[in-house]
Amino acid sequence: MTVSPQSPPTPFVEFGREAWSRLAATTPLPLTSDDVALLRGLGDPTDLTEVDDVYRPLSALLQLYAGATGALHEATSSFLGERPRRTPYVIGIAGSVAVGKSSTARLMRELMRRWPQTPRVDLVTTDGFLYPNAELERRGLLQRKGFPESYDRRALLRFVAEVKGGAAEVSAPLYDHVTYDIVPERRQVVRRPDVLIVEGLNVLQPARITADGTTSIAVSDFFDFSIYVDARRRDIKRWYVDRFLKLRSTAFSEPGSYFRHFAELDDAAAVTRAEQIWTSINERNLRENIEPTRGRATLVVTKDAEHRVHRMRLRKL
Ligand SMILES: Nc1ncnc2c1ncn2[C@@H]1O[C@H](COP(=O)(O)OP(=O)(O)O)[C@@H](O)[C@H]1O
Ligand SMILES: CC(C)(COP(=O)(O)O)[C@@H](O)C(=O)NCCC(=O)O
Repeated sequence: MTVSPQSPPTPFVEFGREAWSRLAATTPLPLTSDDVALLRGLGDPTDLTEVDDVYRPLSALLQLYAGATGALHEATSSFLGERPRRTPYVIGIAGSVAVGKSSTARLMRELMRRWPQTPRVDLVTTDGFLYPNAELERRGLLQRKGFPESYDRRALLRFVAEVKGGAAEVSAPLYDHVTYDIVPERRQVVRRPDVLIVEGLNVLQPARITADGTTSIAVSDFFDFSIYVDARRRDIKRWYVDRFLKLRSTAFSEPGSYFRHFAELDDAAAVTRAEQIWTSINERNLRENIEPTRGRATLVVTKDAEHRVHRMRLRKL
């Protein structure tokens, strides 16, 4: 714990980029040319030096945590006289829209798959638990997509609890960014993975207080580890607008795209539209709901304006 007369006590230890990347020197499993090809093939935008300096030590740290948690779980079962039952190690990844949660989650999945015994790592995004557009409209929430109340929180909680509880097969609904809606006929099936990554804007929301004054349970109660991906708001806004501009020639132009009218916008009009959506929905959600959960994470990863991680804050106590 860092205690000084100037600063309040904190359960976090902080690493600058240099100190963190030095850990890579003592971290096994350096990237091979096959890994490099795999990551490139997946279209991951992360620079490979960044993968090696930042994400590889992070994967090693998680391996340490997952191993120790598994051992504690086994010892506890033995103490209680129960048959030990393997449960997945569950990692939550939170942060703003466009901060790079999906990229971080996909990259961590690939790195964790390289652990000894090649564990099965599944990745679930919480957008599948958004209410369908028709339901959002009925509730007057179409302009609040991504806010906590736009999700079927009970279904998400049940899903994570069942996976963590070791259920043989659990399924999650799927969201389609092209149609901007839930896909009614498809689901993602999760079959007892070794590691489950749950990625979404609101995964670190605390439990709500119910009408009778008792505190319910939150998805984060089932997390073994959580990561908050952080950056300056003005950088995230730029990433959001840049991504929006790129989507004009890809997802927005696809048949059935909810945003097909955006595909025709010229640069200036597209920037204006993206900034409007950013300010009225995503930035508001960031300020009101997402940023306040940052201190609940086990690890806060802070990026500079170029997506380079320059600070890691790890909860040690
Ligand atoms: N490490 C990175 N290096 C470079 N670009 C990145 C990195 N991570 C994300 N991006 C880019 O930033 C944008 C937002 O990332 P994304 O993973 O889609 O965010 P989120 O899932 O939080 O909405 C995308 O355009 C993505 O390509
Ligand atoms: C689908 C999202 C709510 C993200 O969901 P998540 O997987 O983080 O739960 C978000 O990407 C989104 O579409 N927000 C609505 C405003 C917008 O169109 O940017």
